[in-house]
Amino acid sequence: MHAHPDDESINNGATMAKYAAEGARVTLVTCTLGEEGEVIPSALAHLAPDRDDTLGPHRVAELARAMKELGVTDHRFLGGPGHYRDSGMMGVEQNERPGAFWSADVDEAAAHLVQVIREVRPQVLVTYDPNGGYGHPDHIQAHRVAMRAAGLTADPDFRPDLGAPWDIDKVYWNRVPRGVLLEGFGRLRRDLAEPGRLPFRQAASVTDVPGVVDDPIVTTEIDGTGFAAAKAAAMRAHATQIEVAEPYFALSNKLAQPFLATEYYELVRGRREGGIRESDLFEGIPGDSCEDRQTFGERQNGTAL
Ligand SMILES: CC(=O)N[C@H]1[C@@H](O[C@@H]2[C@H](O)[C@H](O)[C@@H](O)[C@H](O)[C@H]2O)O[C@H](CO)[C@@H](O)[C@@H]1O
Ligand SMILES: [Zn+2]
Repeated sequence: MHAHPDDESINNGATMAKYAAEGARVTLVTCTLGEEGEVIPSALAHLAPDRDDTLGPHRVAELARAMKELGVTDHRFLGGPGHYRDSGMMGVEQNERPGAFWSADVDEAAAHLVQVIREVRPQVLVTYDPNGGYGHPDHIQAHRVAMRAAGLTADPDFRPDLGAPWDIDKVYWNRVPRGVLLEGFGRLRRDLAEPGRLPFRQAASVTDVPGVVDDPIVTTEIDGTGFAAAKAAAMRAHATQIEVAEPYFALSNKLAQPFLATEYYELVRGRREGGIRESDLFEGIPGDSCEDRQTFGERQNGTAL
């Protein structure tokens, strides 16, 4: 469950591509069209919300291209395309705009998600932590809706019209271990010191990266090395939002940060074997076999995202 077109590729692009390639069913749900985003390419500046206000439909097309790069074929918008609008960054007046996702009724939004969950019947759900990774209102709301739906979907008395109850085996939050980031930012600062080596001039800070936690909190590490190229291509497909110069990328604020092909998670519901980090989101699921693997994610994320 992701908030905007681009979050899925940034947070879970390699994980999605890996599981899609392995034959797992990957379903991605996005909560908004990203209508309030900034626009990097000057030739597309007219799309902006305070100009033509056509950035939303443009980002729908960016998302479709990104999903092709990841091999994900099932992606949807919560309640249908444009049902919830991008709320803008925390504190802006768009937060209160009618139709903004931030002011949506959580139970109503969760019912839309329950309908998809009961259709897809996923073993795994991935969403954000309670702070939405970095405090963006749509990300916080996506967490709330996903966690609410993860509870409601299994309740036989909840909206039987939305399908038979379905209990999700494992729920994860997107995370990044602080140690990995400190290493990556160290390399980045060295590379930024070399004139002309990167198209970026400044580094973001560790706290700008969504979901940063102390290393022991991370329960699961998905090695997406073999899917780094797919992830980079998917991020490049979101050209209004992201500029990629591997092994780094920057958002419209032009602050560079490490590009991670290994992606990290915190298991918040479900069983984990022992104390070592999992290397598979489906680890420990009874009767799990590749062909019946289904993972579910908010706009985000397909395979399990
Ligand atoms: C990654 C993510 O969640 N992007 C959001 C975010 O975009 C940021 C926002 O425009 C901010 O003002 C910029 O400085 C930053 O570079 C952007 O990444 O918020 C947007 C508005 O809600 C959203 O459309 C975008 O997907
Ligand atoms: Zn976002």
